[in-house]
Amino acid sequence: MSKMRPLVIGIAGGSCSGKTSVTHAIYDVFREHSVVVIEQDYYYKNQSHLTFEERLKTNYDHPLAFDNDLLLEHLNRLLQRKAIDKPVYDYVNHTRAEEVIHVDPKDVIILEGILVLEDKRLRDLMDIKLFVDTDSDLRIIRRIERDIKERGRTIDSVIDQYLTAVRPMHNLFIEPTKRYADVIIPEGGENEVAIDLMVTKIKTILETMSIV
Ligand SMILES: Nc1ncnc2c1ncn2[C@@H]1O[C@H](COP(=O)(O)OP(=O)(O)O)[C@@H](O)[C@H]1O
Ligand SMILES: Nc1ccn([C@@H]2O[C@H](COP(=O)(O)O)[C@@H](O)[C@H]2O)c(=O)n1
Repeated sequence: MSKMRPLVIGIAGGSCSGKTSVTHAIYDVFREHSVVVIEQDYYYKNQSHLTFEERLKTNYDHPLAFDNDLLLEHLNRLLQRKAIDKPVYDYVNHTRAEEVIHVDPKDVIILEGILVLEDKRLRDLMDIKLFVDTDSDLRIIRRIERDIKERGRTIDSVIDQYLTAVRPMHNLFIEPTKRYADVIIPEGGENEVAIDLMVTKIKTILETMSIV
């Protein structure tokens, strides 16, 4: 492991745009070379003090839903080559899980999440900023499938949440952060050309850091 400052890659984009797919595609190439993924979702505020019904009222697409102070503290620790205990998020119960994941410092940090480009403090830590751009009709179809299969939701709850929070917050807070991106990746994980270009760029930076 190098003693140089780790490389920070931020990957933003709307819900179900393909951020996780792009993250995994990049992670798979660099896993041999020490890379860690930090999911902004895991830093949703702890809501264990609220009832389940109260948690349903939270707007999960607003910047204030996230504990970015803790996220920043953890990123700064990783940048100082110190380990963190990363929180785990429970989407079914809408709060932080009991367990944490111990994460050792790595040469490359990938930070992915809907609003990672919205907070200037986070942007300022990033060496490369990506925005995954997928049409909203595709994103809602993917979200309906995913949230029913994986997050214990009903079709009515997904549609209601989309219309009252996901769509308006996307337009207000997520879409405008595209302007901060160095690269906009259409169609996410299926965009092999964009991912190859990113991989080449990251390799070049790591070479100059004498990491690969
Ligand atoms: N190009 C694609 N075609 C079809 N389904 C996709 C595609 N990319 C992602 N998905 C699916 O959409 C859902 C969200 O993708 P994901 O990469 O997790 O997006 P995000 O992290 O932006 O929410 C997942 O269930 C994934 O399997
Ligand atoms: N308790 C929660 C927490 C978050 N969400 C939704 O997750 C979306 C972000 O995750 P992606 O993988 O889709 O980027 C966000 O749009 C929140 O609405 C939730 O439904 N419940």
